[in-house]
Amino acid sequence: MEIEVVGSSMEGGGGGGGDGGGSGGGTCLVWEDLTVVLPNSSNKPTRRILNGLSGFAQPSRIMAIMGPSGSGKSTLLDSLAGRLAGNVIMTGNVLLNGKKKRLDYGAIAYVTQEDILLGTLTVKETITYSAKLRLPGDLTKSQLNDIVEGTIIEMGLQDCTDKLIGNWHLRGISGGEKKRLSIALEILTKPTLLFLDEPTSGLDSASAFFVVQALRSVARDGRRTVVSSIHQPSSEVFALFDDLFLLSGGETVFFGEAKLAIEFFSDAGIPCPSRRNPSDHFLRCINSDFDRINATLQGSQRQWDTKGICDTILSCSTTAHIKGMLVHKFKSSKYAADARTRIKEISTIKGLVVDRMGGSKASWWKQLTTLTTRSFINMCRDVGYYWLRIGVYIAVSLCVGTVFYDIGTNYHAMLARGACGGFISGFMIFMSIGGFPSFIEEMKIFHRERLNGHYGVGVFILSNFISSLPFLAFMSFSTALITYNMVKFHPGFIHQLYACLDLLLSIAAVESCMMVIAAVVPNFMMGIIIGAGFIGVMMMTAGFFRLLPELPKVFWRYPVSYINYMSWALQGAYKNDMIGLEFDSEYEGEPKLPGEFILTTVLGISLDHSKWWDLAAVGAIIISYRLLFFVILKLKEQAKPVVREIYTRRTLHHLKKRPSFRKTSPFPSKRHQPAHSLSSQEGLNSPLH
Ligand SMILES: Nc1ncnc2c1ncn2[C@@H]1O[C@H](COP(=O)(O)OP(=O)(O)OP(=O)(O)O)[C@@H](O)[C@H]1O
Repeated sequence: MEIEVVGSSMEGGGGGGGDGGGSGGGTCLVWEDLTVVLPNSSNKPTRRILNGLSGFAQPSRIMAIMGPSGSGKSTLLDSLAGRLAGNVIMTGNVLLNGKKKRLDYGAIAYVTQEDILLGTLTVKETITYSAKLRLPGDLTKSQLNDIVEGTIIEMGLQDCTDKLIGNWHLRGISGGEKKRLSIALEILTKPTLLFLDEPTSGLDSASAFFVVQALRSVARDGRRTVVSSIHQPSSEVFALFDDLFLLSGGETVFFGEAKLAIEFFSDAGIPCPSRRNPSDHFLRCINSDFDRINATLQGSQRQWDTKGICDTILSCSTTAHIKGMLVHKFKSSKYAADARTRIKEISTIKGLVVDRMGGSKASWWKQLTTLTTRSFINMCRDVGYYWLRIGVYIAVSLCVGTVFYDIGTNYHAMLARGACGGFISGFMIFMSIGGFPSFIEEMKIFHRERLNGHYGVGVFILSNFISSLPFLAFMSFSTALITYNMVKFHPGFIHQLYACLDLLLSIAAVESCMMVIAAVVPNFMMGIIIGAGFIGVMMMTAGFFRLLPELPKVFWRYPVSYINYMSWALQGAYKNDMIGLEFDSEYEGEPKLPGEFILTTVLGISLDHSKWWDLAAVGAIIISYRLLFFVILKLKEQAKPVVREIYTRRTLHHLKKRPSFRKTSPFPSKRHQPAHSLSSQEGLNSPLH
């Protein structure tokens, strides 16, 4: 068995173009003996999610991958697009125009089931930014506009061009429009191969028809190869598909021209009733869930009495039996033979070239400016990203200002100043966690666009930093100026500026830290919990709750307090306020206490270095976090294919030792197995010890 592990080398956003080449400008996709296995620990059965599937997709045609829920539609699509999850292994070949090709970042246009879009942008803005990110930079404004307008018309989005997409607080476009927009974004660069995962899910029949009709036009007009999984299409929608790959339990029930499926079912003795939707009929025949439901209904005596009425194979046999029979019949059918011949032809065509099909042709600078603008507009329009926090920051600053108003320099003011500084550095910075959900939304967009090769990791990180800077500056400067002037900390412009910069860098450090957390945790709930825990630890070791020299030396003092941005920020803030001031002694008549003395004796702060070094340390920590974020994202991309390859080889080596690990292809080769072997019959959940 040949192993093809898809998804590998990274070339940030570069690459090529729309023509694809081959087959007169189109792309032929072939998959042979595709098997996807979910290996389990040795004492549990191994699951074959897909079992030796073979097929092909051709230019100007649209193929439906159909089957009951859990039959493996998405898995097949992901296998073809090189997007399989890390815990499964895939064997078999995926060929593009007769050549094995790694479908890495940017190689494939893939529309996922979930519409991942920036809700704060309008339809036209979304398409325009996407066009600027990916189309060549030398296009004139009017050329770019023509492409955008053309895509809007192609996907029938004229009516909602200037409507916002919508999010939690903005009413937006409909589900069907969102889906068409997601497709529009992928066809902008005219990819020759387009994958879609259930593009009609959640849509009414009219919207579903519109979407599939648009896809059909995309395939026809641009000689594009369109492969789409679909759940249960209406008869009108079903009629729009040229080819059909019918799956059940990970096995091929039918593959060929969609209209021939009716003939196949008829030949197999289960003809589709004349007034019935063919796709409903096919799915009724192969959906084993009906067996379970019937058994339950019979058990609870809620089923109508059908004893004696056994006039069709459907009413007399179990679905599992019918499915097994269809799988078996298909293997020896003329449809399978035709498919084998065609696969052979396509696989041996010589001289076809396949370029990268997705990716970006825009320059790095163009990508940076476009992403920065888009991100800035999103931050401006998303109330939850910064505005809400800015409001809360100002309100809390006023509270701090009134509680610690005109704090003075008497003996008790020393500790109050320390407490006030500690609160500002601690609580105010802690509130930065509030922007995490919005950032996670932006990360989702990044992942989608990155997988489709729109731009690189570095551009994303830099653009996010630049676009957030004005908000961070506004937030920290307003907070610092309000508290500074109400509390009346150390007077002077430089002191005020330092306080503003200190808070700005501290908040930027927390944001950068949250980015790192977002890169490693799978969802925002976990991110917030982990982030809150992390910031809590940073607060604890910042030198306010426990003085720095008193922290346990091993671990907490060295290294934690040294890599803690809050400890440097707090030291800087205390120095900024106290150095140069004099405080009253506890008893009248005693000499005044210099701020330096209080810093070293009461607050445990060393005066070995200036406050500016403290600020520089926070800056260095921010840069380290951003670099770490970059490294994690890059590592995840680079290491994944390597880990997958090693995992696949090791697991296969292990599985091959198991006597019952058999492979059964619907297009039997020399290694053909009997159709009713254990694995072929039981399909998806077949135990393969
Ligand atoms: N990475 C994975 N880990 C564990 N199980 C998986 C994985 N991928 C797929 N499966 C399982 O394989 C089966 C097929 O999943 P898949 O998502 O391909 O089905 P589907 O036909 O697309 O279903 P639906 O129509 O409900 O989306 C399911 O039982 C699913 O739980």
